[in-house]
Amino acid sequence: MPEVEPTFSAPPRLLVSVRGPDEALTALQAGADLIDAKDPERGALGALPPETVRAIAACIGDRAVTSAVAGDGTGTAIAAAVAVIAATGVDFIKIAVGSADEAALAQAAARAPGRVIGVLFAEDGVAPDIPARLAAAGFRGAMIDTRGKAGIALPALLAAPQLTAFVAACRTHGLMSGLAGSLTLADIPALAGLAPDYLGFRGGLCQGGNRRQALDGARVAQAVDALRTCHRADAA
Ligand SMILES: O=C[C@H](O)COP(=O)(O)O
Repeated sequence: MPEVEPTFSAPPRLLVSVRGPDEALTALQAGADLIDAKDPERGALGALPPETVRAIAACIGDRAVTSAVAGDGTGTAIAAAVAVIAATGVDFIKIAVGSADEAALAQAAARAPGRVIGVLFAEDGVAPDIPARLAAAGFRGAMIDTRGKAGIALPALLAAPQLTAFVAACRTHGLMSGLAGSLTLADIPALAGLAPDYLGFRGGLCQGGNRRQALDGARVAQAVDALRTCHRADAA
């Protein structure tokens, strides 16, 4: 597994969600730090078939960090969904934690120790204690995303102080943190300043800004450059 430990002086890393090996290679070649397997045809947190996730993990190897979505937390138990995706060999497994209780969280984390990322939807609000609860259950990280994908981006749903508090709480409890949700290149300067470990994108880096269209390698490269530019400016 490539270097993934959060180094809080580093700029946020770029997570790009892809739907297959071709897009995974496009994101890798454009400089993405984390390749995230997700099915944009199945809502905000749709899981790809395990064999597709396995193919993405195989084509990336250790050239980048990999993750895959296990599901939106509804229907089957989250632990079972985590186990299926954990077996594909990706580095991290993302699962919506919704209203899961401590027992369900611990069972999910135990299916892939040190590899499970809890996803929260901005529309539901972010309880101040959720990072502590996820850390206590054995999660590796936490990410805020948006359930709706009709163009209302994360900053329109949660104010900077709320996002800052979430990132700080993740850091306090040793969790990697991520912010995502219909983000565009224009969101990078403000969100990078909140110092999450990852900023997650799909739609804003696809052709026409449509997450169900193909990933655009040039836009991915622009996001990589924007993140690095923010870091250089902060360091100056
Ligand atoms: O995890 C990443 C986000 O879900 C990316 O999707 P989006 O930019 O289309 O909202």
